[in-house]
Formats: sequence, C-alpha cells, structure tokens
Amino acid sequence: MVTNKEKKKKFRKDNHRTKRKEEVLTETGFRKQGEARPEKEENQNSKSSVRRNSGRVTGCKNSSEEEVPGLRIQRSLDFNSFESVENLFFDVLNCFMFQTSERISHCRLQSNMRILVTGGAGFIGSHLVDRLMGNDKNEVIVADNYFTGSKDNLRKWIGHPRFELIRHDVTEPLLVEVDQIYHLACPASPIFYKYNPVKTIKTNVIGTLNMLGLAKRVGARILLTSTSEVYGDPLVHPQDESYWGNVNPIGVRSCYDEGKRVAETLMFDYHRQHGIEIRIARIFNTYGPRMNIDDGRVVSNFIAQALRYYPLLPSAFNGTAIVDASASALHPCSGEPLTVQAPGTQTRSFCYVSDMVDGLIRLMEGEHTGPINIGNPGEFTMQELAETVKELIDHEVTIVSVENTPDDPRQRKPDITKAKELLGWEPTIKLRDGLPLMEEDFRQRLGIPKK
Ligand SMILES: O=c1ccn([C@@H]2O[C@H](COP(=O)(O)OP(=O)(O)O[C@H]3OC[C@@H](O)[C@H](O)[C@H]3O)[C@@H](O)[C@H]2O)c(=O)[nH]1
Repeated sequence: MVTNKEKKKKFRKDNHRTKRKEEVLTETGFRKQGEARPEKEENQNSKSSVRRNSGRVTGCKNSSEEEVPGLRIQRSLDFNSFESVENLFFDVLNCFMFQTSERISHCRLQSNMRILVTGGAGFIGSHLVDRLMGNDKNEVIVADNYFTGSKDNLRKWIGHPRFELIRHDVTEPLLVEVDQIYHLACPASPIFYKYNPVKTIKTNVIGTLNMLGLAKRVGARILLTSTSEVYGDPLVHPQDESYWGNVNPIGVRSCYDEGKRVAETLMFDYHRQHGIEIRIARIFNTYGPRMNIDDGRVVSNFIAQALRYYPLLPSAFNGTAIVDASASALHPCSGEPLTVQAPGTQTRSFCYVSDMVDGLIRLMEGEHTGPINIGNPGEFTMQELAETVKELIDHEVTIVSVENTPDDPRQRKPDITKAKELLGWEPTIKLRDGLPLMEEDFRQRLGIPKK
C-alpha cells in the first residue's frame, strides 16, 4: 500500500514535471498540460491519433532520442480512495488542474492536422506555409532561426489562431507534438551555406537527427527537403533517383551536398530501424517571389542586376523612384551587368516555387517514401538564362563573364518520371512565365517601378 509520504513525494515530482512541461509548451506556443487532442479524420495517421487520446504527454531529456513517460492526469475524484485530508487536498488539486486545462481545450480551435515546418520563414518554407494555412483543418508551427529566413515572409499569419512561430535552431532538440514535419531548415544558397560550413553540416546532420527524434517520439510523418546537389557534378544526364551521384567529399560544397546525403541516410535508417514514416524530396533549382534579393543564386542575381541597371533619373519616377532606403543604399542604379560565371555553358533547370510546393505536399500526402526528384526539366545554360532575363526585363543591360567557384556542377536536369507516375505531379509554370512574377516582386521590394 502506498503511504501518505510516498504519495506526497510522487505528487511533488509529478507537479514539478507538469510545471516544467507547462513552461516548455507555453514557451513554444504549444498546448497546455492535459489538454485533449482533437480526433482526426479517419484517413489520417492512426498512430498519432491513438497517442493523442492516451492522456499522456511525451517529453525529452537531453538527447533527441530519449523518451520520458509523461504525467497521467487524474481525471475524476475517487472518494473511496481518500485516506486522509492530505490525500483529499492533493486529489482536489490534481482534479482542478485537469479541469482548468479542459476549459482551455474547449476554447481551442479544433484542427485535424498539426504540422511543423522547419525553415518555414524562408523562401520555399513560407510559400509552403501559405499553402498549408489555406486549409482551415491545419494548424501550422514554424521553427526558424532567421539566418536566411525572415518573419516578414510570414507577416500575414502572425497572430492567426492556427499559426505559431518559434525562433528555434534545429541543431537543438525541439519539443512539439505534431502529426507531420516538413523539414526544410538549412541555408540553400551556395554563398550562404559556404559562409559557415561547419554550421551548415551540423544543420543537416544534427538538425535532421533532432527532427527524426521528434518524429519518432510523437509518431509524426517527416519529409526532408534534400537536393539535386546530392548528384554532385553528375555523370548521368538527366538525373534520375537511382543515380548515386558524383560528389567531392572534401570540397567547399560538401558541407551542403554531403550534409544532405547524410540526412537522407539518417532518414532511411530511422525508417528501417524504427519504422518512422519518411518522405524525401530532391529539390532542384527553385525561383520565385520572396527569394532574398541578396541571395546570391543565379535567378535572383540576374533579376536584381537587371533591375538595378536602370539609370536612376528621379524625374522618371516623379521623384519617388526609390522608396526603400536600404535598396537605394545597396543599389544606386549605376548599372550592374548580369554576371555569368564561366564558362556559361553549365546548365540548370528552374522550378517555379508554387509548383515546388505542390510537389512537396503531394509527396507528403502520398504513399511513397522517395527519394523523388521535384524540379522542372526545362534545361538552360546560364548564358541562355542571362539572355532571357535581358530580353524580358531590360534590353540595354550588359552581360559579362566572371570567374566561377570550385566544384560547380556542369549540368543539371531532373528526370521526373517518378514524380509523374507516383505523385501525379509535373510543373506547370514555364521559366518565361515565372520570371515576370518574380520581377514584379523584386520591383516592389526594391522600389523600382516598371519603365
Ligand atoms: O551570379 C551568378 C550566380 C550563379 N551563376 C551560376 O548559376 C548556376 C546556378 O548557381 P546557383 O548558385 O543559383 O545554384 P546551384 O545550382 O549552384 O546550387 C543550388 O542547387 C540546387 C539547390 O538545392 C540549392 O538551392 C543550391 O545549392 C551555377 O552554374 C553558377 O555558377 C552565375 O552564372 N551567376
């Protein structure tokens, strides 16, 4: 029989856990202790559904692996079990705690799917969030450290009852109870991922490990955005998913391409060893509105350069040419040529961001683990891209050849047979149609009206 002393000790321990849990959950904008999870629709992941109704809260210690059983809340007063006034006090207190959290849960929104998007404040991430938030059955939690992402990309969702934004670096463990994880977090532009290569590889390896630990703990399905860079400088063209790639393991790009390759390995090891539901997208070059203007990737560079080429004549804009002070400081419109990195014959295939997001969601919702290439097979040399931008934005802009960086892949084009057959997906927006949409976004942000 349990003595009063032992009961008191247990209560104090449980209460301490509850408080700690409350703190973490509140800090992360998450649910209160003991709050019941909503029922899910029949066709959704039953594993998480059972977990949600179990009245348990999962937690972690230090590692991303460990799972600590949570506190089971006593849901009703059992008058037969009162052994003393002290017991009564503790039982009433426990009951009060549960009822308070029940009241909170009744006020909560009833969503069917809670989705975590790491890197959700970034370029692709924020478009994905827009699409997910478009479904009022979804609750979306974004975790981002804002290294390349920006709150500005999510401003329309801040304060929305189905949306949470957490400043979080995925190299640290994260505790949130979710059904799906879109794991995008990692700088994607070569100049940014090469800026702090050790951090980049940590993000890919430790970050993915942490997200897999979370997926394992809460029974969530996880999608990794891997990259066409896993094919390195490919010797097979176009690249299909069975190609193992041609990657320099010690080069300046390795932090990213080898990092993503290890991330893919981790995904499959967790899948085979722990039965985690995984999805891997190998995403090819993507462009569209909200790319950072100083992102450094080729499409954003060429568009920004073509726009800045405009000779600044205040009269041409009725004196309101540049409304963005930072833009005017950075870009005095003195005329920037398009910088084609030598030799200019290297190729890439560019996918518009809305097509990309559509492919990612189909992959997540479908039955196939992947890896699956998501990209637009239209292939262009960088010289051709420069000429297209020139033709569309400014005929007067000049094109110059500049030095390239090491290990730049010479060709890249996705074979999307698998995406077509397994996901029923293929891109719909041609480069010539997507570039003007991005131009419009850049004009607005730079404060440069159309001629
Ligand atoms: O100003 C520039 C910038 C880049 N380039 C060239 O344009 C090509 C594409 O370069 P980017 O920097 O845009 O992108 P990369 O293809 O090298 O890497 C990208 O690959 C796919 C994604 O997963 C990542 O977003 C990113 O790593 C390269 O050949 C590069 O040399 C230019 O010619 N001029």
